[in-house]
Amino acid sequence: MTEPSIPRATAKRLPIYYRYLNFLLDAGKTRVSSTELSDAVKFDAATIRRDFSYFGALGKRGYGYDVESLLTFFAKILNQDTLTNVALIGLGNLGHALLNFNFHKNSNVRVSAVFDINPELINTIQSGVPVYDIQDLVKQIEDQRIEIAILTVPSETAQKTTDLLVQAGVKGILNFTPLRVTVPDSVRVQNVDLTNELQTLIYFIENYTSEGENK
Ligand SMILES: NC(=O)c1ccc[n+]([C@@H]2O[C@H](COP(=O)([O-])OP(=O)(O)OC[C@H]3O[C@@H](n4cnc5c(N)ncnc54)[C@H](O)[C@@H]3O)[C@@H](O)[C@H]2O)c1
Repeated sequence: MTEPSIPRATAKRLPIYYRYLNFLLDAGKTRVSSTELSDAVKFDAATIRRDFSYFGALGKRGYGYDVESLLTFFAKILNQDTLTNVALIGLGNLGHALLNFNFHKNSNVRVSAVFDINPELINTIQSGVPVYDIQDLVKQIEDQRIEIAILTVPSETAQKTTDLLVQAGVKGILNFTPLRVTVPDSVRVQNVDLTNELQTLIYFIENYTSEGENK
């Protein structure tokens, strides 16, 4: 978990920094400047320096940032040392694509349980992960101590499924359905909408030539 005092926008950039720093480490680089980082991750250098300043003075003038200590530091904040098991609810087109996507490459996340209503899928192993009957969701999630779920069911069943997840005690839901589900304050929902993302991209391309610069 990140410290509550870190701005949300900064917290969202952390995994991007983390991925790139891992790449640098693999490439044998020991230090990096905010300008180099800026070129790679496409946030301006001032934003990067400000983000890093939330965690104390990590960089040295004329030297930049030490890649390994940054990584150790971010790994701790991002909880990269512990493996997070995630449940996937709804193994249709999108569910299959996400399951086949290799989360654990350079990451601490893996889908460890899948739930569906389709009798042809229930009690099978898909991409190495067991598929359970949705009716067993509460028990399985409690037994396996899963705290995060990815929701890829049809929107008509999204709220009903969310209620089950809340009952099972999950703390976070990555919601791919178009429905804005209702949850208690103790549960965090992150909505993912590829159409929105694409429209935002188109908007920026049409309205800005480069970052911060109007046409
Ligand atoms: N966010 C995005 O960008 C994005 C992109 C594509 C699809 N979607 C949304 O993702 C969801 C899934 O899309 P899809 O194309 O994979 O649909 P799909 O019909 O291929 O798959 C849905 C799966 O959910 C299962 N299911 C149905 N009711 C269930 C229940 N009560 N409990 C558990 N499983 C249940 C079905 O058996 C099926 O396997 C939809 O809500 C869709 O609108 C979002």
